[in-house]
Amino acid sequence: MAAALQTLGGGIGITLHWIAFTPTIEQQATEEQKKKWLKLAQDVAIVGAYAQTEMGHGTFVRGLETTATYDPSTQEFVINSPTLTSTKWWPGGLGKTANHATVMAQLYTRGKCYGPHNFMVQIRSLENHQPCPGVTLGDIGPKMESNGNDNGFARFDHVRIPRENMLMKFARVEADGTYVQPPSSKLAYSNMVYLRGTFVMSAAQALASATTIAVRYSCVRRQSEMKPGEPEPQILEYQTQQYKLFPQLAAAYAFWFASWFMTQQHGSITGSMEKGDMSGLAELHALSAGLKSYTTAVTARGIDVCRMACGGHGYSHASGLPALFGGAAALCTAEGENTVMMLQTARYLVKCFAQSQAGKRLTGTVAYLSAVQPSPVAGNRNMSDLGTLVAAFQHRAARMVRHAAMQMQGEMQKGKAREDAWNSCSVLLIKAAEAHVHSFVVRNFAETVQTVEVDESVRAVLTSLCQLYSLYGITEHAGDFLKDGYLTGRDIDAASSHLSAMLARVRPDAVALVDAFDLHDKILRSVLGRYDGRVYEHLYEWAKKSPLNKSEVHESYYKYLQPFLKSNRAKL
Ligand SMILES: CCCCCCCCCCCCCCCCCCCCCCCCCCCC(=O)SCCNC(=O)CCNC(=O)[C@H](O)C(C)(C)COP(=O)(O)OP(=O)(O)OC[C@H]1O[C@@H](n2cnc3c(N)ncnc32)[C@H](O)[C@@H]1OP(=O)(O)O
Ligand SMILES: Cc1cc2nc3c(=O)[nH]c(=O)nc-3n(C[C@H](O)[C@H](O)[C@H](O)COP(=O)(O)OP(=O)(O)OC[C@H]3O[C@@H](n4cnc5c(N)ncnc54)[C@H](O)[C@@H]3O)c2cc1C
Repeated sequence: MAAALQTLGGGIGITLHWIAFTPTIEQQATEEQKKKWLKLAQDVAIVGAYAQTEMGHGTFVRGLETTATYDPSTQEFVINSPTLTSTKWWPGGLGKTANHATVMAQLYTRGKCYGPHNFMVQIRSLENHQPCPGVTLGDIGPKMESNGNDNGFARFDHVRIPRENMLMKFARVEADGTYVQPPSSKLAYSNMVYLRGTFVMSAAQALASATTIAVRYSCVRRQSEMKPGEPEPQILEYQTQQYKLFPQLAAAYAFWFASWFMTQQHGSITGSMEKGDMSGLAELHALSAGLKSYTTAVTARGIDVCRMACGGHGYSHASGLPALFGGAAALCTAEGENTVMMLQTARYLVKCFAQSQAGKRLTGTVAYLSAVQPSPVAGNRNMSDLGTLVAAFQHRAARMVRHAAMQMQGEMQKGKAREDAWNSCSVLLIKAAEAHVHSFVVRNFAETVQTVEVDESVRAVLTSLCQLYSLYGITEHAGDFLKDGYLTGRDIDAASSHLSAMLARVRPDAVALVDAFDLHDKILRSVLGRYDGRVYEHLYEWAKKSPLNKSEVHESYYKYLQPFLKSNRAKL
């Protein structure tokens, strides 16, 4: 992802060529079609955009309005934007960079609509980069961040493409217009599942970047007096600074390990799907949607905590933190808006809960739902034991899933339609799904630190980091654990004191833990996070390069300030 994020320079960007357009060809094209387009894309002999979202629809893919109508007389699809809201809107690179796009459109053949499918459309000339006939293109204008990328718009006025430009790995349209069903209608969405999985890695990278900047700066920055008359301490000596930064540092590692699991799961399940076994698709969708939502939301919040922990210089673009925050904020919306994605995970959990109620033994990431005892067994727990902490998170998640599902069943028993019952319980469902993903991240973190092949001294540090992450989650969500008495007030107090001990335990290794991310200054792009720690000299050099400092007296003085001052003085 980091390599893909490189743009070719202001105003044009090929991020989405790498992370969405090319993978769509890999995942949705037939072998014949791959021969035609994949190498061109991999060699950047063509540049592509992934054009799915429209001005009027991003989340609700089945509501997309762009049409692809098959004309058997010419064996072509006619791509059309029938309304203003059907204008493709947001795709990265669509405005000025891409000369091709995979366009998601409602497929019509023989007068019937078969839902959204992907089509390869050339949008600009390979000779002079002018838009192709019938295609209107442009940039959507400045955004919160990532303005190096030309997120664009596209309209299609009855643009004709050959039948062979429909990506036909799963569904097909024969020459006579016959539609051939795919093994699952959701296979057209499989590239979104893949991309959501990569967002977990991007979240880990973004949080790793932010914690590297903030931890290093917190060792350079000295401020205030811990004891009267003593030298100003490094701000990382303050427990409050450790409480801000170390849980984010732990989350970066937790999400990094979760992305390993996601990548492995995606590979194995898509491998089985290639052999026709679709059984893993539902869990893969639920896990990728939930992890994408959870990790990007925690990351965006965590980067802002890091920014605030760096004081005024954190607010400067010199820190690199505002840009990171803007990028991470994008990850919360793009590739499936976070709320909608977490609801997808909730939908899967409710389904699994019903199956376990009917006696089915659950497996995979939801196995704990059938294993966890509904009645809590209170008692003094060893809150520094990873097994105890994992069990607590699984109990919390199982209780919340059960509560949300039973609440929904209750609404339906009162006569509400399923959809209305769903909507009136959706806040509970979201919280239950978040608890589920949180418990997965904790369990996966604990299993990884116990099994990863590292030196025992490194394992000890990673174990402390995992304890810190888990104890922070329990103290931040104490109510969820206290609700049914599974944890007692005494347990929560023990968790808080262990957390304080873990902050002190991690402190000596904090710089080593961020250096381990091995983020070059060129990638970090932060004066505060420089490997050499020479912050102040480079902050001054950075400021001097500000465009405003090109002249001693800025032209705005002569245009606005001078006349304004003069007229005010004249009134004295
Ligand atoms: C830690 C170490 C670090 C080391 C460091 C190394 C280097 C560091 C480098 C540092 C660099 C720093 C990094 C910075 C990062 C920040 C930078 C970011 C920059 C910004 C870039 C942004 C990129 C943008 C890319 C985004 C591209 C896009 O957005 S493309 C468009 C995406 N759009 C969507 O996702 C649409 C979402 N909507 C949908 O998917 C669907 O509409 C829906 C799922 C919501 C609903 O679908 P539908 O209505 O059809 O289904 P529904 O009725 O809900 O359910 C029916 C059943 O179908 C099942 N289902 C649904 N979807 C799927 C699916 N995909 N797969 C399988 N099944 C599915 C569903 O479960 C239902 O099943 P049942 O319950 O069984 O019925
Ligand atoms: C930086 C960036 C890059 C992007 N790149 C691309 C790209 O390359 N290609 C592409 O096709 N798209 C791209 N997108 C578009 C992106 O995929 C959509 O913005 C995203 O899917 C959200 O859809 P939306 O904008 O329609 O939001 P909406 O769905 O309209 O969200 C608005 C609100 O409605 C709520 N909501 C919607 N549906 C429900 C529901 N069922 N239940 C509860 N609440 C609901 C949401 O939670 C949210 O709070 C990009 C977006 C960004 C920000």
